[in-house]
Amino acid sequence: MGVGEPGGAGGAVGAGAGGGPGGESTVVIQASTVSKRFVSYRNRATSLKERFVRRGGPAGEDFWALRDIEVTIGRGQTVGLAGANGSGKSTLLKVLAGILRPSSGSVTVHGRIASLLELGAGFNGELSGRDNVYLNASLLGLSRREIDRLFDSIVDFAELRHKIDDDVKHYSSGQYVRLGFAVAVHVDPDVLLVDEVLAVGDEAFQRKCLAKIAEFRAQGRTILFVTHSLDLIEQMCDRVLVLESGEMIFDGPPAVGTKLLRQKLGSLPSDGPVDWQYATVRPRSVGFSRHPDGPTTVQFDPGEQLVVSVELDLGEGAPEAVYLHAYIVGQDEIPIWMMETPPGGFRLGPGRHVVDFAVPHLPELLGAFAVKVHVSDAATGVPVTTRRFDELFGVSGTHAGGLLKVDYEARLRG
Ligand SMILES: Nc1ncnc2c1ncn2[C@@H]1O[C@H](COP(=O)(O)OP(=O)(O)OP(=O)(O)O)[C@@H](O)[C@H]1O
Repeated sequence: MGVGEPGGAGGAVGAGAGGGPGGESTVVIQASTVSKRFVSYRNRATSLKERFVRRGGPAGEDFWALRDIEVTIGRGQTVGLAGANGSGKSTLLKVLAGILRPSSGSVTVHGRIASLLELGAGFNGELSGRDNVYLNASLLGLSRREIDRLFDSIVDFAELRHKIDDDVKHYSSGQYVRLGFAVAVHVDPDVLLVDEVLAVGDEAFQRKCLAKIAEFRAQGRTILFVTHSLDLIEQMCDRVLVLESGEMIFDGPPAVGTKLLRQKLGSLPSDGPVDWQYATVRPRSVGFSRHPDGPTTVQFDPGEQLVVSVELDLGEGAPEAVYLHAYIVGQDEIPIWMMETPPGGFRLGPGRHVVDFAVPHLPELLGAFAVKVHVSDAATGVPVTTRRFDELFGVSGTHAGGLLKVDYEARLRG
């Protein structure tokens, strides 16, 4: 076990946001404690008699398709989203695309996002292919003039010139996907979200799509795609997120994540514990105290020292130096302040480490607070993982009608 020493005795108490590697400018998608609940009507009454007997009973059961998803995606990353059928991949993509609202949590996207989600999403079957190109591209933020300029290229990419004036409802599923993909890649997106729709296209079109994705990747755009092809994830992705029953069980290198999923799906023998054990960096726990070696404390007074200790597990393949942001968040996840490691991060080898953030004098503050930790590769700024801990600490400042007590004067002018 090693102890990551923050710079100087006082600890890494940073000021200002996003100053170092891994700062805000590299983040294009940020999902915080995202959950999505559906109402499941599995036991819905099917006959009039049943409906009568069940009258007044629950209308449906809550079903969590996503639970507490924390993910930070950096600019230029190609991320695969994998998991068994029904694990929540499409739901997550729709929430990130803004098509579904999360039941709780928040999603922030920086830049233009183009999505190619399930068949049927985005196109109006009663309109022609031509009208749908205009409709779709304008929804993605293009002006009519821009669409006029791109129109031929979109139609050529889709290879649908002979069908472009037919109603989309008469398209085959492959033709539909061709047009959708052609529009999505022509709107100059910063972020491209692609569901497992490529499988619908024929082999030639799949090759064309994959070449386009590779081109986007080379241009440093961000791509998030759902696929059941674990080989494709290994070939194309920098990172894989694995979902299981709505929870993210892995976020890390493709070779490791796909191995985990193959074990889960039974196509590889399991050789030991799975899940987070495989993640290269896992924020494991957080603790609060008045001194780095002091006992755990949960209640503080203003003016006292607060030490936030973040325990991290690093596996093989973890970045050579890791950079941490620790956000102290209040009610409704409002960030109160942020602390970060010194520029260059900490060099930590495989094993368990503790990073202490020491706040020498707590401000006059009132309430209960939690900690959210982002870890990124200090060399590249690429986000590695994020975790929001449930543990709380309290600060019993004077109640001044708000979170903070500040000095002020009330004066009448004139
Ligand atoms: N609108 C909805 N209402 C109720 N349940 C839903 C809805 N959409 C999805 N679900 C359920 O949420 C769960 C996750 O679905 P989702 O489509 O995200 O899974 P997936 O991982 O993409 O699956 P697949 O690999 O089969 O495409 C499933 O159990 C699904 O039945």
